[in-house]
Amino acid sequence: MTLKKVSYGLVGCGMMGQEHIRNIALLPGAEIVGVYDPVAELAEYAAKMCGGAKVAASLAELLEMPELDALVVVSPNHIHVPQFREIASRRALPMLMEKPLYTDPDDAGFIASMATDYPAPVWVAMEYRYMPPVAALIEEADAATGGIKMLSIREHRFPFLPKIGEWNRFNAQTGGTLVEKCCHFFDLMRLILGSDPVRVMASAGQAVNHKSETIRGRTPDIWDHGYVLLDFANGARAMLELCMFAEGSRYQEEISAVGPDGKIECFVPGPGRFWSAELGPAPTPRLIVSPRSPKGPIERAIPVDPDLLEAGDHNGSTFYQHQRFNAVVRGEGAVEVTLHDGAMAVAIGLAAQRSAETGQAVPIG
Ligand SMILES: NC(=O)C1=CN([C@@H]2O[C@H](COP(=O)(O)OP(=O)(O)OC[C@H]3O[C@@H](n4cnc5c(N)ncnc54)[C@H](OP(=O)(O)O)[C@@H]3O)[C@@H](O)[C@H]2O)C=CC1
Ligand SMILES: O=C1CO[C@H](CO)[C@@H](O)[C@@H]1O
Repeated sequence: MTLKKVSYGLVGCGMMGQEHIRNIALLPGAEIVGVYDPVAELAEYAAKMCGGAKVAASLAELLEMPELDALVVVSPNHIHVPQFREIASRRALPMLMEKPLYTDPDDAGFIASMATDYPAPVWVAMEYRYMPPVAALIEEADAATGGIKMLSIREHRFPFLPKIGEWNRFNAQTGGTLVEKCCHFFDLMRLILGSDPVRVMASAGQAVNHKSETIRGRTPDIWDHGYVLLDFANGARAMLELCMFAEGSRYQEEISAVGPDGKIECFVPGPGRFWSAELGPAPTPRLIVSPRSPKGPIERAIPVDPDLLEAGDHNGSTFYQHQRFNAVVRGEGAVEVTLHDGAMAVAIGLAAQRSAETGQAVPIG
């Protein structure tokens, strides 16, 4: 029996919106039937990518399309909450909402209210959980470590990319780098440790990137590097190291977890399109398990399906996220990255921003 396709409306047709289009196209039970973006040419282009979706002139017009089963919201960060409010008041469809869920601390209450009052499933798009090497580390971490005591995530990557309107150059629009970029890693820490942080300390700032740019008369204030230390309720300690002027690195993310029995690490390459062809094939993700006794690290390659690599910048994870969200819309699965998860990742990022600004440790909760 052929299942009816889930019909999506796409809000925001920029870089990540197009990654969603390519990944939804790989799912047999899915099609994008309507798109909206304030830049009409971008919306037209995206509609063609979708094989002839309708272009709506506004979010309100998109929400009037009777055939919609679900929404994918991929607008810039500071637009997520206003659009969430409009969607909740007009037509509360199942929704995959891009990270970060909110950027202004004053909106935390609205998001908490939606967790109880929004009548349809909402999945927050923090897909790093589904990168195959990260998923393997999550799966094997307890057995390899005997219970994680120390967790470290390092991201060494390329600077923020240019955007139409350069919305990503200012903290006020992104929530700050430790929210915008690092919500993914705070989400991973909570998931891997099965615990929430109680205290956050950070040192971060803008050292290298975007300093010579002028946008609407202002120099960007977005941070490009930092360290964040976190104490978790279960006694584990975690650390994040972010550097956004390190695109020469072989691997973009390196995660290590250590416990009384041993260590597990994973090494995750950045987007293949940024790997120089002169260097040969892009690196393959790796997982290394290093027991204390008997000693002897065991290393495995964790390759990612080439078609999924082609479809995005995130090691296939956007596809796996859509597979699961599609099942939720069909009533065949549960939301795995909830509004509470999305809100916690932002709250930790905002606390880290505050800690770096004030030089003080910031309690959570
Ligand atoms: N999960 C992940 O790994 C990733 C998530 N993202 C997230 O995706 C979102 C979009 O980022 P990205 O695609 O890189 O940004 P882009 O700037 O490339 O795309 C955003 C698009 O949204 C449009 N837009 C602006 N205002 C609205 C509105 N009111 N309604 C609908 N669309 C609007 C923009 O148009 P205009 O030019 O007019 O502003 C632009 O075309 C962000 O929240 C970002 O954090 C991004 C990359 C990876
Ligand atoms: O969340 C994100 C993850 O990856 C992107 C680049 O590939 C980021 O810049 C983005 O904001």
